Amino acid sequence: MASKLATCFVYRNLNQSHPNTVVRFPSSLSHGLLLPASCKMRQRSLSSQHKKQHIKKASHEQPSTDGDPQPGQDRDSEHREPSLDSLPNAVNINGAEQAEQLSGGQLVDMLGMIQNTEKNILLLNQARIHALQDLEKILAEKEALQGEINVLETRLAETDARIEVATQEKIDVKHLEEQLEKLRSELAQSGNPEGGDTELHAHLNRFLNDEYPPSHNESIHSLTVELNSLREENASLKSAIESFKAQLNDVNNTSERVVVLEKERSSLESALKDLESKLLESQEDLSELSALRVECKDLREKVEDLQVMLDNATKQANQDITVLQQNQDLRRKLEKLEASLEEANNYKLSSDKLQKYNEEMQQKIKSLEERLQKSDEEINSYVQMYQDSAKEFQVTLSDLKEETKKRALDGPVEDMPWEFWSRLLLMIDGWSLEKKISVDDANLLREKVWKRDRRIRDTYMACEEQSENEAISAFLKLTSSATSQGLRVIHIAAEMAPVAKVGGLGDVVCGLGKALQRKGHLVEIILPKYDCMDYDRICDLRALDVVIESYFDGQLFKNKIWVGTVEGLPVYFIEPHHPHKLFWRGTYYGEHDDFKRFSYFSRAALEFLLRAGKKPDIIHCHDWQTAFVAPLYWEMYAPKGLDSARMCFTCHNFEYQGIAAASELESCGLHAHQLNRPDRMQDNSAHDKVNAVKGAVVFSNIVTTVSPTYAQEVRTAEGGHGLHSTLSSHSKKFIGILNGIDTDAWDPATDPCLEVQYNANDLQGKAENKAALRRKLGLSSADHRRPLVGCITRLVPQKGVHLIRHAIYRTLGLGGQFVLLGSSPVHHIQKEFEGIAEQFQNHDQVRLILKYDESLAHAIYAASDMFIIPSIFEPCGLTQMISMRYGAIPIVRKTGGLNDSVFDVDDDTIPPRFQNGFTFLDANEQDFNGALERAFNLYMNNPERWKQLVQKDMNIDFSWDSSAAQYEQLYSSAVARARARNLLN
Ligand SMILES: Nc1ncnc2c1ncn2[C@@H]1O[C@H](COP(=O)(O)OP(=O)(O)O)[C@@H](O)[C@H]1O
Repeated sequence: MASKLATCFVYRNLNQSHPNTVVRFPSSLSHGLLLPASCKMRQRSLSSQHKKQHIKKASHEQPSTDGDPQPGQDRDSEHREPSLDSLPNAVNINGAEQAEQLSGGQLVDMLGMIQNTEKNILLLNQARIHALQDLEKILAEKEALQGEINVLETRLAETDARIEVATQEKIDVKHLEEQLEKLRSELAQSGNPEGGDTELHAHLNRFLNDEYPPSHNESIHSLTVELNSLREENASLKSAIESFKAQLNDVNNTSERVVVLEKERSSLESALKDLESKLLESQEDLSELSALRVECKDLREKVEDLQVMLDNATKQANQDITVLQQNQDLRRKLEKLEASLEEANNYKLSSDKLQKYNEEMQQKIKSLEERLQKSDEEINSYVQMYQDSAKEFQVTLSDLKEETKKRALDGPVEDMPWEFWSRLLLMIDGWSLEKKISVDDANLLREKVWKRDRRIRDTYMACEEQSENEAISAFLKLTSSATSQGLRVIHIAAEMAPVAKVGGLGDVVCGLGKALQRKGHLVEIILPKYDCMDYDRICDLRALDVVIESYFDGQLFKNKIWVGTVEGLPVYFIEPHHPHKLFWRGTYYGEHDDFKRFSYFSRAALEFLLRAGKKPDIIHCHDWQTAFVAPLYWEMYAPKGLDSARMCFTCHNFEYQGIAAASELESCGLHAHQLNRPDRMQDNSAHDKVNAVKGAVVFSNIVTTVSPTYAQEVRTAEGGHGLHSTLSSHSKKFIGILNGIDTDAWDPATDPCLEVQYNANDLQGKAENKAALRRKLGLSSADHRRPLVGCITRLVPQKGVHLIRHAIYRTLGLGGQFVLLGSSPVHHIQKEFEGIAEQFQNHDQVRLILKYDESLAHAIYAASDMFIIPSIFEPCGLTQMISMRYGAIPIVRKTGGLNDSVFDVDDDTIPPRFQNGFTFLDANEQDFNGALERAFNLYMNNPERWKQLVQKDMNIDFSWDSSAAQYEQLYSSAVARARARNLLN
């Protein structure tokens, strides 16, 4: 279109033939003709002059002989007749005459020019024709457009007219409505419309017929109908909205009620959990105390007898005191009577009656005096007796105390319970932190405690009755010399069984700590003070009169330090005074700010060690939550003087690594720009993130994981969760040590959670526990030989949840019973298992209990014949060891620690004495079925061999002793290396 218009513009100018207009031709026609018209004309006149001169000149000069062709010259043109118009003026004036004067060559030139000019004129004519044709086309298009515009204008006029009519109609309707209203009111005034006001009716009819022609009436009617329907629709919409609103309100109310009920339910559950754990604890205490009870029985009986006597005497004394008071009242009355008698005598009453009365009164007074005397004597004898028995009680009590003290002092110092030493240690730490003794004295005293020095024990016994100041000075006398071969080990962890346990980590911290303590090392634990801990399992919990300030997010926060003993180990609990209530969340993990919570705790723990002046040989931290301790120690606290320690880091599961944006590291004071490097803490996959576990691997002197096979697996790309390269480059300090179990806590011969205690030589108790669990869970007891398959686990993908689910159905298919105890932090897995639990809630052979329940776990281990652990990967696993100790044969996938502790009964390559369970290789249903079916076969068809297997498993030593010895070895050589280096320096 634009090119068309441009062409059109050019041609129009061409038609006007303005002398200065640029004449632009279509490219095909423009050869050599793009000249302004004036130029052309000038050129033309110039060329005529030139030609004139040329002609004049030619008359004097010789004609050219070379005859080179001029541009545009054509041989044919020689024969063409030049048109008269196209000839130059000079040539036209007197052609015949001048032609005679022109030479032949000049004529040919002239003719060529004329021909060229003719050609140009032809081309110009052609262009003009084209231009005219285009103009025609444009005009036709213009006409068509005009036609369209006309049509549109007509339509517009019609629409305007219609709008006018409609407006007029609207005005008419309004006018009519007014008239109608007027008529109606007239009609109403006339009183009886049917009564025959004929004139008015006629008027009305006329009006209606004249003013409301039928078409109008119809349109008004249809409008009214439409309006009504719209109104109805509107009303119904309104009512629908109202009802929706009401429903919405109901829904809101219901969800509020659901939230309230949910809260009630969770508070009831936690109360129930508390009660259960208290019950459990009291049961355990009962068994622990039973030995002490026997010893104290005699003492208690004596004390009780004395107490009874004392009670009786007190009761009697109380009664006597009442009688004494009564007697005093009587005496007062008597005195009054005597006074009145005297008065009467004064008045010299002489009547007989009065005399008689007097005599009677005298007698009464006498008998009262006698009674009074008697009761006084009785009371005195009781008081005497009471005083005697109280004296006797005091004597016996002090005798007993003396005897106990003497027995304790005489007994071997090793017999003192761990509880005693830990309490002593915490007392010394308290004095040191409260600045009552110097840090050096505290260290010396601590060493004595840790060596279980007899003198410190005796001093403590001797000072029991004394004031704190006297005790402190007695203790300070002991600080003469002290050396020790044992190590000072401090564990910093997020869990410790049984007070704060989520999984195996808690068991390890407690079990390893106790085993190292037994080996003569000074072991201390630092934990966060969670609100949801089992406080009943902490002995002598108290807050120290000291506040430790630690840095976080650019400021200092106060921390309260609590001390107490757990399973005989001294534990420090750090309670941060932080506005985000870091450990006051009703849960251990899974909070959105876990990275912050635990990096805070790691820093506060080191701050506490520094302020307390501790000089540990080993600081042992566990998992990502306390992995920050290693870089913090070497980057910050060793330079501050807390430099006696070697750092040990144990990773219990490489799946959890504590990964966060590098900037988050700054909160605890570590410098992101220094540590977000490939050889420091930078995550191996995301380079803008830091990895706490990687940091601990890099910054620790010893790095361990919880089984040798897992240590191999995590060094491969498949098993390393991204850290395989880091572990490989630090392989010299990396080792796998198989965990042990706490054989005191997990002992079927003493377990207070069991219905009946039993051991490998008496398996009747195991059968009774099976029957008891069936009763408790409402499972069928019809066939006591039906095998019971147990499973206790966190329900997370790592544990092979698809195989656990499959195992339920396969066990049923094989004729067994299945019990699962577990819960899941993964919402969809929890939901899925809740569905299965519901499906089997009244089933005779299957029960799923989806919660954490320590005592039920004990009961299930004892009741189970088989125990499944189909893990995809398993760093160590404790449940296979616990189940074996309770005589439940493990069926496990060969991975990690399971591969290091369970050996297949049908594997000929394994010496028979080590064969203890059933294993399978691949995490699929077929392989699992194979192992489960082999176990069922043996159980059903060879009960004697099964029994031998149960007895063998129960006798395997899974205690911490050998594992703790390996840790001891690692610690000692790290410390020795450090000392040697210090000597060299
Ligand atoms: N629902 C539960 N109730 C009670 N104890 C449980 C429950 N789930 C797991 N446990 C206990 O937690 C510990 C699991 O340790 P482990 O086998 O190392 O697995 P992980 O540490 O990966 O959870 C065992 O002591 C086991 O008895």
